Amino acid sequence: MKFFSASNVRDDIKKFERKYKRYYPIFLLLESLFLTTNVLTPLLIKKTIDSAFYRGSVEEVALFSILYFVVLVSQSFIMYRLNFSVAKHLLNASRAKESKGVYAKILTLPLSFLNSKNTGDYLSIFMRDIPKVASGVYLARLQFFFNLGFFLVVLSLLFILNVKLALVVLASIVLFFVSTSILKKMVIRTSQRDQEAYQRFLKRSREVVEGTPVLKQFSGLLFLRDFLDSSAREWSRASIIHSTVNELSNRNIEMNRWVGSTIVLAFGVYLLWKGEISVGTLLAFESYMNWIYDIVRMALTGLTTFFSTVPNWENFTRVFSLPFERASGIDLERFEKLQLKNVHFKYDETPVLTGLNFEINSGDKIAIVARSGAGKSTLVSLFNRLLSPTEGEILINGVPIEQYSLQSLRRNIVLVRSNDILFDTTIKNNITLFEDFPEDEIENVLKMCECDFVKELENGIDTVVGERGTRLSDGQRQRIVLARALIRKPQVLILDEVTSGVDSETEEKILEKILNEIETVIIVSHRLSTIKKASRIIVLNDGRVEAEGTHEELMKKSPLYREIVKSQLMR
Ligand SMILES: Nc1ncnc2c1ncn2[C@@H]1O[C@H](COP(=O)(O)OP(=O)(O)OP(=O)(O)O)[C@@H](O)[C@H]1O
Repeated sequence: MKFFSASNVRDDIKKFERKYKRYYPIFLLLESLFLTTNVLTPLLIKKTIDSAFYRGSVEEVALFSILYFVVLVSQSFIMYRLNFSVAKHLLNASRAKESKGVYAKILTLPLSFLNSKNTGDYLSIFMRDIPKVASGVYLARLQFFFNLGFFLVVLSLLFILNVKLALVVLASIVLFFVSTSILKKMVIRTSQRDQEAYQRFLKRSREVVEGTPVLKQFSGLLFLRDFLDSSAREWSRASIIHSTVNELSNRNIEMNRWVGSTIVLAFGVYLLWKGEISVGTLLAFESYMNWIYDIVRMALTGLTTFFSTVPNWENFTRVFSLPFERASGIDLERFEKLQLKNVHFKYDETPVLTGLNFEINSGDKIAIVARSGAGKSTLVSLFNRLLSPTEGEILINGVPIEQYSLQSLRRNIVLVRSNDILFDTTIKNNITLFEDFPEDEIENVLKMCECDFVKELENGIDTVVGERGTRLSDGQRQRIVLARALIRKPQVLILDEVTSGVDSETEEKILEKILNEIETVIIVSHRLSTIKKASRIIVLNDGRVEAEGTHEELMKKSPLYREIVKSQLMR
């Protein structure tokens, strides 16, 4: 059992189980009742038949027949409760709880990690891994151990009834176990491939849904065929192979059952003929035979399900073993100075920033300018630890940035990006993110961001904006995103191309107000009119600061700045 050798995974499973322990007693009680009735039925058959055959007692026959009937009826009721009530309840409870846990963990992952992963990977944890973990790891494992216990009980009973016949049963079960173990390995392997293919399909489906406007524009049929259909075909192939192997494994169970039953019947008739057993014992054995395969099958199904959910389990627990952001630290009360000392940053092995040194002081209005893709967004993400330098140091008020609590850092140094999304809720909720803010403050920031359009919407600030804010235009969305930042009154506001969708005149008005209201402002923009408003402009080239100064100074001393102004900023 390779899986159990990973002690950290074993610990994780234990933790997982501890959370749902309260379901154990009822589950075990119902399962025990069900299995006890199963043990009783063949014995009652034996009693009824032997009473009729060998003792001729009508009362005994009547009593055992009634008992047999009662046991069968209660058995179906218990099974109903077990399947539809307890198990479902357990699955739903664990699914909801684990999804919340995974999301809470995702919130603490460094942005660099989130960027390097696809949203589809996380979606498939919620949609596929968690439900499978809940049913596979929890229920299936319980099912395995429980049925194994009952198998041993029944086997002992068979040995009491007749040792020779019991040995034949045991031999057929060993055969059954060996063939099933071989197939089990194949089930796990094909399940793994099925999962991987499904994940790829999920990622692509999501991109296709999001990219529908692009595909409509460019007649996306070929794209759908090559991009989506190919991964759908791959998934369907992997699924078919997986279910075929699964089916093979089930057929193997059936085949073993018939072979085993026939051998026991033949040998039993021989023993009956020799007078070593009674008719009732033979029938009880045959009845146990049917049932013992069921217990072994359930135990093995539990084991197979458990093993086939190992990939799900690994996906699920991997999230919890990822590095997380250190959140605690000192409070940032008053921002005075941000210093970068030989700061480097790499995405995987690709260097983006290669030794940056500069300072931003309280009261500065800074613009960062560079060619597209030079690392501006990366750089500003370092200022409130959305990313961390791979080398070098960032100090705030002379203290390393890592020593501040994340909450106070991100409350005081707010980064607003052009691609920040709105959620599918009201404008008000998108601004407050469900924190309490007085109505007049909300109105105030809406005014600051020139959001007159909100009044004209059917429900004003209570208008629901649609998924990712699709019911608003780009410029409207960006202004609401900006209002979300401004209502928190940050000491340092970083704007990364935030007003690119807003017309120049409106942008100018918004910027005027922001520059008056917020003490320290850092702007990343391609618009000359915006950049000129900064008191200092930092020009980046090849991951380093090439020049610093006002617009006029840089026009004189920086050829790169002049080139950028010429090529990009003539608007
Ligand atoms: N998550 C990521 N993983 C790997 N590489 C990335 C990632 N994000 C950005 N990059 C790369 O890092 C470089 C800098 O990107 P960044 O977005 O910081 O540049 P930028 O100057 O803001 O660009 P633009 O002006 O076009 O917005 C680019 O070459 C980009 O391809």
